[in-house]
Amino acid sequence: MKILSVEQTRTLDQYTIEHEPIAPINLMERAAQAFTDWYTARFDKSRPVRIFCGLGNNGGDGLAIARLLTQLEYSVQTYVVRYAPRESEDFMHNHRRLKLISSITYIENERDIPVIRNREVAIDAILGLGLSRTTEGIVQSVIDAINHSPATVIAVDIASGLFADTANGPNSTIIQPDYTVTFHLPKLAFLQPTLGLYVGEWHWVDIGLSRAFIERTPTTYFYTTEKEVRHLLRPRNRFSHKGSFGHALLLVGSYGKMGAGVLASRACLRSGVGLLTVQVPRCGYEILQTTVPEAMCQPDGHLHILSGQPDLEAPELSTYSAIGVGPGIGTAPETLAMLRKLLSEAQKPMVIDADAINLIAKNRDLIDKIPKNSILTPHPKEFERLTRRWTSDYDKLGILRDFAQRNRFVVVLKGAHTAIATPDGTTHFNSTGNPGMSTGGTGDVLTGILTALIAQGYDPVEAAVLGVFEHGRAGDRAAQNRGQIGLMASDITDSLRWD
Ligand SMILES: NC(=O)C1=CN([C@@H]2O[C@H](COP(=O)(O)OP(=O)(O)OC[C@H]3O[C@@H](n4cnc5c(N)ncnc54)[C@H](OP(=O)(O)O)[C@@H]3O)[C@@H](O)[C@H]2O)[C@@H](O)CC1
Ligand SMILES: Nc1ncnc2c1ncn2[C@@H]1O[C@H](COP(=O)(O)OP(=O)(O)O)[C@@H](O)[C@H]1O
Ligand SMILES: [K+]
Repeated sequence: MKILSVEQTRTLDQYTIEHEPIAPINLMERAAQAFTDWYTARFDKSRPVRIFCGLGNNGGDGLAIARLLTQLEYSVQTYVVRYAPRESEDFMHNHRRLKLISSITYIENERDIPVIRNREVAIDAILGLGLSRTTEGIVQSVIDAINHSPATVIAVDIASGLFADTANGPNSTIIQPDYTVTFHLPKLAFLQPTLGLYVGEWHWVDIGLSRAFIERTPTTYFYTTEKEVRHLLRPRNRFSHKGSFGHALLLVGSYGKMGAGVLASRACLRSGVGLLTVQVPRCGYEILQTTVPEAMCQPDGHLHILSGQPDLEAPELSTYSAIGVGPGIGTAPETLAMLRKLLSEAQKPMVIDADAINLIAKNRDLIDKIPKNSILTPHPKEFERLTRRWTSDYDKLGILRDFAQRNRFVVVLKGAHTAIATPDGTTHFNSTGNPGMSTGGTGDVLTGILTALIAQGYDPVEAAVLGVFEHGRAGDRAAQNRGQIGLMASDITDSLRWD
């Protein structure tokens, strides 16, 4: 699914109005109806509703929602925050219609702000996509009052005061909703870690905006949906054999961190690889052979770390259709030497994670040795070591895009809504996963998954989008079984289902 800019969203509304065609007031009615349907499916009439409206079209939505809920016999009190002398045309239309069936309270100064109580619902329709400057004055006071109230808060389209795709200034006053119900496609702000407080749980409701326009509008930001991912997955041929699905090599583990290697190996096998060889320090040989009997094991000559001096005669690197390196390997000088040699000799895109990334961050000449189109899977701290500290989520997205494009890597920046930046300058945000996955080893599982997909011949960008999505989906299944708190990394592997 595409993520459009505010400007493009405005043009999308306009295009829909002209080409469907539909009168603007009817499009607003559709938006209000979609919100109302969402609301009535979740909240019953026992909870009093206070709707706070601004003077633009977001306020117009709020007035229409007030009318629809009143007609459904919800207990509704409507407020208009009078921060300016002018109102939008569609606001005025809905104002007239609401006036016929209900009273409206005007908020011009702080004395007019009502006390919002527990069990009430506050609907925020003060400002939407038309936000053009930081909130101040009475708007700020109303937002503060809503934020300090014990009510459940629901933002219409976007939280008032939150810019949809640019950074807010420091100390901005922004609604902190429990839910955001949005009409357009997801907004970039909804996917950024530091803005979660201003989004809450977000839901997209379809108001029939022009699909033709969306299809031909260029963007560099995408939100991965299940439908798109289903197209990527390749079905298995009935006459296939283990040679059809590649031979992966994982270089993982060190003394005290063999678990990372086991997690990556098991996830690799659960993700369809034909054959798997795992290179581990000698101390990991029995551990791996016992816990992952499906894998072949290639012990390193060193007892505790990977040194690149194999204990047994090792096959040529070209034997392997994919190589994954990093989980649990540590940063010893011998391991650095091993990584340097590996990167110099590897000819195909690799999967590079964890301590392999940390070693590269400290030895920057290695960046040029990484095969083009390799997948790097840093978490934010690793990515910062690799690049620089950022000033906002949007600054971080810029650094991510430039780093991936300049070096021709696929960079998987992990977290909630993992961002995958590609060599062609696009960024894909993931839609699956949950906070139960914030636990040691879940990243190692991802490395195993991605290595398996590359081994099976998936293009690295497809592998990253598909693998990250399925990793998150397995995490969601695991959370259903165990609850988020009880989830641990191996549950994700056990919950993988590739159909
Ligand atoms: N278009 C459509 O067909 C559809 C639109 N829909 C709905 O419309 C919403 C967008 O509506 P909108 O463009 O009227 O913008 P909105 O945010 O309501 O207010 C703009 C006004 O606020 C003012 N203002 C700005 N910043 C301010 C501040 N900090 N403090 C105080 N004032 C501030 C700004 O002033 P100006 O910048 O012009 O000086 C202007 O007067 C969208 O989010 C969705 O909910 C849906 O119905 C679907 C169909
Ligand atoms: N709140 C969250 N929502 C969704 N996914 C999450 C969340 N927290 C963590 N994850 C996922 O869990 C994984 C954590 O990886 P990482 O930080 O490398 O862990 P480790 O190094 O312990 O293996 C990533 O894939 C990340 O996207
Ligand atoms: K709003």
